[in-house]
Amino acid sequence: MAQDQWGDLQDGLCRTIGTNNYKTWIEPLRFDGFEAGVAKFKAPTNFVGNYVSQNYGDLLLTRLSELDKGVRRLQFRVAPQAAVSTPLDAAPKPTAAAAEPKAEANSADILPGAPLDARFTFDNFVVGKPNELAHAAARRVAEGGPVTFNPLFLYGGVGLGKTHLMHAIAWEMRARKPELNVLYLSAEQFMYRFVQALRDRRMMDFKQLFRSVDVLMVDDVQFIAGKDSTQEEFFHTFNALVDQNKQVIISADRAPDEIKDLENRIRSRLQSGLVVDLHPTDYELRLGILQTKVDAQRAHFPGLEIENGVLEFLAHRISTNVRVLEGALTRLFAFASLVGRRIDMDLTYESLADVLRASERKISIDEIQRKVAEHYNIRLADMIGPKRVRNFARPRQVAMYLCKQLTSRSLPEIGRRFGGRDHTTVMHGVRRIEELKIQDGQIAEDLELLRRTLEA
Ligand SMILES: Nc1ncnc2c1ncn2[C@@H]1O[C@H](COP(=O)(O)OP(=O)(O)OP(=O)(O)O)[C@@H](O)[C@H]1O
Repeated sequence: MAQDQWGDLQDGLCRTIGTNNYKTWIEPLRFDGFEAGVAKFKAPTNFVGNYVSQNYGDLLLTRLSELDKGVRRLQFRVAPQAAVSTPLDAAPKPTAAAAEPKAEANSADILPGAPLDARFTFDNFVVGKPNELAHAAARRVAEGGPVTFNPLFLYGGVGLGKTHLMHAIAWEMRARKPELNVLYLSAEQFMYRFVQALRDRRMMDFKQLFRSVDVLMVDDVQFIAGKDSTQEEFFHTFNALVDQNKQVIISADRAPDEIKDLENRIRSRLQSGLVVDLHPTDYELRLGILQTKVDAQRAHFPGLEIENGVLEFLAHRISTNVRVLEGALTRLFAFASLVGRRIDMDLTYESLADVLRASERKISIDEIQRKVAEHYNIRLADMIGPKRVRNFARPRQVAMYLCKQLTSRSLPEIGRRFGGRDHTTVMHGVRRIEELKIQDGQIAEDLELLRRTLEA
């Protein structure tokens, strides 16, 4: 019976999404009937299940609710024989999650949400001082227990691991309690679904769907700031779930009170649970992350050697975000395997020149002048001023030399910043220090110390 109805429904779907999409995604599914509000399907691969869930989930739910009013969610189980034809060549490139699904994904009920990245688990998350609190809170929530922190609000700068932690929570919850409906999506997807529901006059379905989840996870919530009706709907969804003691987990790139154009009542609701932040990484954490990622790279490039000091160098130099750090490592391995060399400092400089340049800290002329004046214990005004006595002239030349070495400023520009001196004076000063560096151990030492303090 259900099969016949599904057959009728398929024609409509085909008209709505077009024959190509239909043949690629819907036709390979086998409908397995309804059970306690769940419409069950067999999909030839996990990827097809995920893709349909993500892209056609709402549409399917809407249509299926015409057959069974009580249907609240979809479930896709993998049954390879379900494949009538699986023209995956025509499919978009699968995400890592879809390509290497965790075992749990096969049996988990899938609400239309974003797919989870299989690499973003707690096991792969390196814990250090800057993220230990956020990690501990995430773990506690993922363990399930009584809902204590609601919502859990995680925030941190770009590429510091918010999404990784969110996915890790979702994986862990799905593994511990497969019967839970854990819905993970970005705030942008929330808005998209909301707008689509408005357009299709399906707001009741939308509300019902979001209120039926056990755990709602919304990534990058700052996205809805300034989008009034989406905020409003988010607020109601949020309240309905928290009131039912359902766990809500939110992430953002900044703290609730720093998100502009967010309604005050939402802001205060977001602050009402536990707010934890991921601090910028420190050297030790970066090194730990690199060591873990090296192990993963070795699996792809067996036999590649990495010389001592390379990881330390990268952890020192690339302090912006972990994604950049990871990208650098991937590039290094790929490059080494292509040219058949071991990974040493030469190869690192060659293959990562652009990344290293971009991550160079911009040192300013002002900073150099201040540090040098401090070092030689003279007043800044004297170093820049006209006096030519040795006590001032030498530090001045040292500062000029460092400006030439550590900034990209031209000689005339440096001259201007040293009390309007001519570029030839700067050139002379720089040359003098180059000579002294070889002859005078004290100057060499001063230069090294200053360079290190300035680059720290
Ligand atoms: N502590 C960590 N251990 C292991 N990997 C990490 C850690 N922190 C970040 N990463 C990795 O860095 C990359 C970026 O992390 P993620 O996407 O979670 O950042 P984000 O904070 O969500 O950034 P965005 O603000 O751009 O969304 C991911 O590949 C993630 O696995």
